[in-house]
Amino acid sequence: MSTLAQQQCEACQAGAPKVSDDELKELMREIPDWAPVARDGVLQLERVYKFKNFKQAWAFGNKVAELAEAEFHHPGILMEWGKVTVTWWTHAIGGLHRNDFIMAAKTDQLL
Ligand SMILES: C[C@H](O)[C@H](O)[C@H]1CNC2=NC(N)=NC(=O)C2=N1
Repeated sequence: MSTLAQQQCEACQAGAPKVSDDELKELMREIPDWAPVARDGVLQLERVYKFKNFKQAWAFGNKVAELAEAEFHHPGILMEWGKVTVTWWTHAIGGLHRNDFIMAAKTDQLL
């Protein structure tokens, strides 16, 4: 079985299944530095990456943006001095799809 980071996102549209509670637990084991957070009832994956300054944070944020465009699956990216907060969820289903875990794992590989 390939790791999450080696997998590709599948085309996802409204009506696609959200991950179940059991799948969530299983998938979270592969991305231990991420946390599931609920915002306005929408479950998301979030990680804060720390950097020495804004320039390094900015460069990482840009890499995440390029990854998102390449996979056509887009996160929230908050760039601050020394920090980048990345948040993955699937807008079309208002929650977490397997794609979000794949993208979180791919994000970690950008470091
Ligand atoms: C039209 C729609 O926005 C696109 O199909 C894509 C773009 N990127 C996306 N990114 C995320 N995270 N969720 C989506 O549902 C999504 N949809």
